This record gives sequence, structure tokens and C-alpha cells, in this order.
Amino acid sequence: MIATESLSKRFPRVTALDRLSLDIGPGVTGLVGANGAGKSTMIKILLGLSPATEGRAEVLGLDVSTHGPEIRERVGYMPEHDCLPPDVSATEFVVHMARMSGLPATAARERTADTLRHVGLYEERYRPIGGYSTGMKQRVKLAQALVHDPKLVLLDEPTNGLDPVGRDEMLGLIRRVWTDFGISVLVTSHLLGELERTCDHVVVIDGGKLLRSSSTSDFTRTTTTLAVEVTDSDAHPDGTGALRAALAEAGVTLHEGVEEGLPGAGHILLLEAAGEETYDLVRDTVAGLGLGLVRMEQRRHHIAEVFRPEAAAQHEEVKAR
Ligand SMILES: Nc1ncnc2c1ncn2[C@@H]1O[C@H](COP(=O)(O)OP(=O)(O)OP(=O)(O)O)[C@@H](O)[C@H]1O
Repeated sequence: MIATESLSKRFPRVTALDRLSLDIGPGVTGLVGANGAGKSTMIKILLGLSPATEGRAEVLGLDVSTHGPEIRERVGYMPEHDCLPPDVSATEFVVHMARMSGLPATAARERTADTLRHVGLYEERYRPIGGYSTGMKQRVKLAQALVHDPKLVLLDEPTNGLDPVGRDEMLGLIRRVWTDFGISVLVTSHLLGELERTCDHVVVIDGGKLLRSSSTSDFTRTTTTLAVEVTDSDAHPDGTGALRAALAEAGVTLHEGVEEGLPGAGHILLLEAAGEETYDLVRDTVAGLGLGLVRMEQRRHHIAEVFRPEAAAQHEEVKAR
């Protein structure tokens, strides 16, 4: 779907992309990076809107430096910032965008109705966009990117400004763009956590450099920490210590030390989850020792930890002391 080779973009004061080589296949791919990492720059180059300083990129097999218009015909784009006219309705706007992409009038109206239904805009679609909530505006932006039935959509920070419920709904919609319509997705975010659930593949960039590109399952396997808290019992007055010893014996990788729980609560044991089996093993070990399981939850790593693993290691060390 997308291939780049040593792609660089230098502005007078910053290198926004630094020799980035990527190969992105069909499905949902996340492009993760902190603000300023180079995500929007990458999208503009892929659409043929901004020339690269060095290297090359292909989208759907087309060279971005020579085939920008063809790429933009076949690819949908949802920009990061608000760009919607306030005084027209969603229907009018999306029909207009469909016509701009070359669809005949009837097809444009039909596709608009289907697409707005897909993104969950119903009666509101006839009201002026100016009165919409942020979530509704994001849905209109998504609809206009999908209306001409592209092979691929590039979504720039589609969850920006949404509350947790709106964010989950948007992520569900994005997932269905691929599963229901077979349209591949490249979605950017500065939150790794939200992409873990939505994407098949995740690419992490920092300061324009590629930090990592791997399937989500590989990613989560190595960045997943389980936090486990147990009660003590008469037989095991130090329940956490007893569990630590038993899990170590069973071959589980445990973090050094323990994390303090809330005031009045116990200690929290941190361990690496190798997969579903670890959850079962912890549950069975806790039951076998006769302890009560207070919590077992997956720790979400912060994006900064993935960007700078050595900083994360230090952080873990400090916490463990
Ligand atoms: N036209 C421009 N001229 C000069 N510098 C630019 C230009 N566009 C982007 N940059 C710089 O390039 C770097 C990457 O910017 P980019 O917008 O691609 O980041 P981003 O990952 O999309 O972040 P954000 O989500 O904050 O937009 C930043 O340091 C930015 O200031």
C-alpha cells in the first residue's frame, strides 16, 4: 500500500523526516509519534502535496513525486485541523466532496447517504455543520475521506479533541472501515494505547526517525506489564512475597520490587505478560496459595516509554526502589 525508501524532509531549522524506510501492507496501520514527530509531514508527502528532500515514496504503487493527482483520486484524506464550512449541512458538504472526486450527481448522493450512515450521522446530517459537536465534525471529516470509495485512507489524528467515549466510537468506526469495506487505513496518533486496539500494525517515529515498525501483537507482547494485587492470608502474611516466589518458580518474568498501592491498600506486583497463559497462571497461582485477587490489570505504557526505552527502564527502576 505504502512504501518509502530513505525518505527525508528537511525544513531550514528542522529535519521533519530523517531517512525513513517503511513498507506498509493492507489493513489498519498506526503511525505513532509525539507532537512534532513528523506524522503530518509524512501524510502530506504521501499525498504528493509536499515534495520530499531526499529518498522516494510510493502509494498504491504510484510514485508520489510524479503521480500526486492519481494518488489523491484513489486515496482519502482526513486532515488534522478543522476545515469544515460552518453554514452548509453534512450532506451538502460530503456530496460536494464526492463530486470533486469525480462521482456523477446520483452516485455522489447515494454514496453520501451510505457514508454518513456508516459514520453514525442521521437526522443531523441536514443541519448546518457550524452547530455540530467536535465528535460530529470528526465524523463528517471521516465521511468526506471515504465517500469516493478509495483503496486507502490517511487519517491525521482523528481522535483529537474527543472525550473517551467519542474516542472509542471513532476507533470502532476506523476499524470497520477496513473490516466492512476493505479500505486500508493509515491513522496517526500521539497515543500508542489507542492504536494498540485498532491497528494490525504500528509504526513509531520520533524526531522524524523510525523507532519501530511491527505488528501490534509483537508490540503489545513486549510492552505489556501486568499489575497484580493480592490480599494476605493467615498462611501467607506476606501474600505479595509468596506470590512473587511462586510465579518466579513458574518462570514468569517479574519486575524488581513492588509498586505501592493506594494508601491503606497492599503492594502491587509488576510482571511481564507473555500472553493469555500468564493471566491463567497468575489466577491459578493466587488460588493455589489461598490468597484473594484484588486486581490484575494490563498496564498501559506511555508513548514516551516506547520512544525512549532507556528512560522507561530508569523510570521502572526508580519506582521499584
Ligand atoms: N512548513 C513547515 N516549515 C517549517 N517547519 C515545519 C513545517 N511543517 C512542519 N514543520 C516542522 O517539522 C516537524 C514535524 O512536524 P509535523 O507537523 O509533521 O509533526 P506531527 O508529528 O504531525 O505533529 P503534530 O501532531 O503536532 O502536527 C516539526 O518540528 C514542525 O515544526
